[in-house]
Amino acid sequence: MLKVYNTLTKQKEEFKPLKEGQVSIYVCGVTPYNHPHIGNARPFVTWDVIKRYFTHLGYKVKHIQNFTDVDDKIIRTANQEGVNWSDISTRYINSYFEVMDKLHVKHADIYPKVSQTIPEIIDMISVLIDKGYAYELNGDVYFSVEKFKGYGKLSGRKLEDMMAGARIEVNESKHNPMDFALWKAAKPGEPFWESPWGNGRPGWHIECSTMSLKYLGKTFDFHGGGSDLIFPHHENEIAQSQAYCGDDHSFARYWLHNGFITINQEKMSKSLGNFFTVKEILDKYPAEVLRFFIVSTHYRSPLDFSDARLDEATTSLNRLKNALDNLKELAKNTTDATSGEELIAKAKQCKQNFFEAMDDDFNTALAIANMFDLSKEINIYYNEVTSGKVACSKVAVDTALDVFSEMADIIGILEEDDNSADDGLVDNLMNLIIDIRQNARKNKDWATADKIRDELKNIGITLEDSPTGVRWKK
Ligand SMILES: Nc1ncnc2c1ncn2[C@@H]1O[C@H](COP(=O)(O)OP(=O)(O)OP(=O)(O)O)[C@@H](O)[C@H]1O
Ligand SMILES: [Zn+2]
Repeated sequence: MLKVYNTLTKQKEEFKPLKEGQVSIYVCGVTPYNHPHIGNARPFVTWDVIKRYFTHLGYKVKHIQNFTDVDDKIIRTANQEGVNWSDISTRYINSYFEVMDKLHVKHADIYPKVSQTIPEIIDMISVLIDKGYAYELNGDVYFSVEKFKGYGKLSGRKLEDMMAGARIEVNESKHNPMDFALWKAAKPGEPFWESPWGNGRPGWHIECSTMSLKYLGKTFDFHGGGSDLIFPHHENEIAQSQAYCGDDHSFARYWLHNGFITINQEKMSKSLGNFFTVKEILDKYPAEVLRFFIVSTHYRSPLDFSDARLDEATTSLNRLKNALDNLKELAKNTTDATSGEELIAKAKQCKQNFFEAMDDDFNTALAIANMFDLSKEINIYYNEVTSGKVACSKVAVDTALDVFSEMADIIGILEEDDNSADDGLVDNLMNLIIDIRQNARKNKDWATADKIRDELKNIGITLEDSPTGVRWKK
């Protein structure tokens, strides 16, 4: 039974899909005014694993993720650079895809943008005004939080407490200080669209209500994002969508929020300036290491970032890679021997534990622990076979390889690098180089042998002796 922690009910619940065999997901996407930092990457890597898991279980997944491509921060950046707002959003949307592709994050089905959803947003706001949930004020339109009786149910806040703590702006004539903008009248130099309330642009929250309704309907399964979005963004989305639909049960059924990536225990954020972009990190570490670092911790727990943690992730990932390499090597010379009973039993046990961990609110940390457990047994078997103690069993190797690869596929690690989509060219060249070096060694030409090893090391390739010959690793 798959259980998920629902922020709305503040407990783990059994997941029951709205439509059998299907899962619908809406994840709040980025505001593209800067290169994504590694905190921004966390929700998308998290949802990538969740999607992979559902797909693996046989569900048909529909995933919508927006781009807030019209926004104060984008407009400000555009003005600073003296370019159009859309140049900024296009540049950083491209940057988003570039780094998420490197992290092997599979694409959503649709990426709606605010600038392409204006008519639907205007329609939704009009209905909210007609129903008495929203009002116009000098070209702005506000949502009246007092009119929506469930306001605060996601974040667990009470409206009175929020009002007591609200900062009241000078000249503020909103009905309630907590009322939030659905539409903002155009200021000079800002992009705008025509509307019944004059020229302007949408507020932030309305886009997600409109887009989820457009692509997933009134009710769908999952809504996700970082936990900073619980209030006000997701609280406001609920108010808008349920007021619009007139139904308490409409909108997202399960709310999942990832914890923060922190630096020295403080949230990594653009506004605090304590961030590393994914690009910067990928200059120093392989993308797979960053992905592994993110998924090694359960998505709801905080995750403190440091170079030391990335170094640990590198070592751990290498252990898994090594086990997989060992298995692949064994797979080249199998027999119908019946050895490896322990390996088969371990593979089956680890698979069961892995799925139980994933069923428990996608506990990737525990799931991955089973990959390490299986690795140990793989290495034991590898040593037994290569030392000639037992003959290599095809059944044992195939079973372990299937289970190990299945787990790796769900977590999204140990995948072939993009540059290995070269029909084995790199492998063939490496075998040639290793051969030349072996010959040099045979001829006691140590200078050439060492030069080859050192130069390879300079480009990040290490050579390792194994009982069946020399192996290379990136
Ligand atoms: N440090 C973090 N750890 C985990 N998730 C984060 C972190 N910072 C932002 N997110 C999430 O990244 C996603 C993209 O957010 P967005 O592009 O709006 O970033 P942002 O909120 O502008 O970033 P910042 O908080 O740095 O200003 C959101 O789901 C947000 O909750
Ligand atoms: Zn949103």
